[in-house]
Amino acid sequence: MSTVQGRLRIAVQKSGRLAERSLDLVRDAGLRVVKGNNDLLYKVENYPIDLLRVRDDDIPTFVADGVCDLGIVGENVLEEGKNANPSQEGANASVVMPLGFGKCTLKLACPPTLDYAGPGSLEGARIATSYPKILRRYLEERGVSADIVVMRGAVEVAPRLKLAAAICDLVSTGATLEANGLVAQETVFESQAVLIRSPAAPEPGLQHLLDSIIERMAGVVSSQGAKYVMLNAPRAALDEITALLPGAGAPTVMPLMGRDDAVAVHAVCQEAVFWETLEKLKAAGASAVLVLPIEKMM
Ligand SMILES: Nc1ncnc2c1ncn2[C@@H]1O[C@H](COP(=O)(O)OP(=O)(O)OP(=O)(O)O)[C@@H](O)[C@H]1O
Ligand SMILES: O=P(O)(O)OC[C@H]1O[C@H](OP(=O)(O)OP(=O)(O)O)[C@H](O)[C@@H]1O
Ligand SMILES: [Mg+2]
Repeated sequence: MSTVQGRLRIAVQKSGRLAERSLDLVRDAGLRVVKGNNDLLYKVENYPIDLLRVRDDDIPTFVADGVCDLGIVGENVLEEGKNANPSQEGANASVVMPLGFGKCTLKLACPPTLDYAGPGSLEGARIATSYPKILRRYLEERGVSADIVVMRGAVEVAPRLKLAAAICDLVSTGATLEANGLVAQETVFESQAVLIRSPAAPEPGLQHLLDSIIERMAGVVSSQGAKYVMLNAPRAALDEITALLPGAGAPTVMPLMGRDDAVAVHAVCQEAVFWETLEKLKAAGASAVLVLPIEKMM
């Protein structure tokens, strides 16, 4: 049984990089979250759902074991926690979909003084990381044997303290590497937050709710960055203008009252609409261009 007392459970990071965006996603999917006295468990008032707020490292296990039906976690943490042999050690949680936030890259980095010419340069070296499994696999695949030192945090200081010759840690802007005088050398793993689900079935009667929450979250994710674009276009430039609309399917084209030479074009653009695109649309003859946010999409 995956839940007690007929409720679904969703595991989210309690505090940290993913906490706020995870809660936003849950709310955008229509769940009204109530922060009660219990810091570990937030209740959803309009559905039989609880949010379990935990350390991100624990999320894959909670979901794999059926303690939670769904979870939101970084792919890096999921990958690091995976059972190498799930048939013997219990099934892993499975990825439902990427969520488009928490994007970062696990990178190998070293001080510029290390004469780096590919992963082979790390043969026999000490490498500090919080992701020993992912790193070991990466090195093994390249036939490199190195000494992996596991650090929970502040991995970037290891070379300065002479604890390690290189590090393997998460990078997004690169500011932390730069501040520590390190140079990124290799991409080991690309990550973002993902929705994961349990291999165990939910409590009887809750499958439909589970499916509906997943579908709503998919709607929220796919509408992120999507825009509704309305503009007027000269008929002669219609093909050129519709080709400029990013990620738009077949747009709606409507007549304009009293104008035979121009039409109104409405389109859902699945990709971000940048100022550069608007400038190109204008240059192609578009006028009265409006870009509107899309709240929900299914
Ligand atoms: N610089 C970053 N930019 C974007 N996403 C990041 C960055 N650093 C980490 N992440 C993503 O956010 C997740 C959570 O990062 P955070 O630093 O909050 O983890 P933590 O310190 O292990 O938290 P916890 O207390 O829950 O164990 C990471 O596993 C990764 O997927
Ligand atoms: O490339 P940057 O934008 O500088 O980001 C990279 C840093 O972000 C993460 O740590 P975080 O700030 O989440 O703190 P933590 O080490 O305490 O988890 C990661 O471990 C790096 O240290
Ligand atoms: Mg953690």
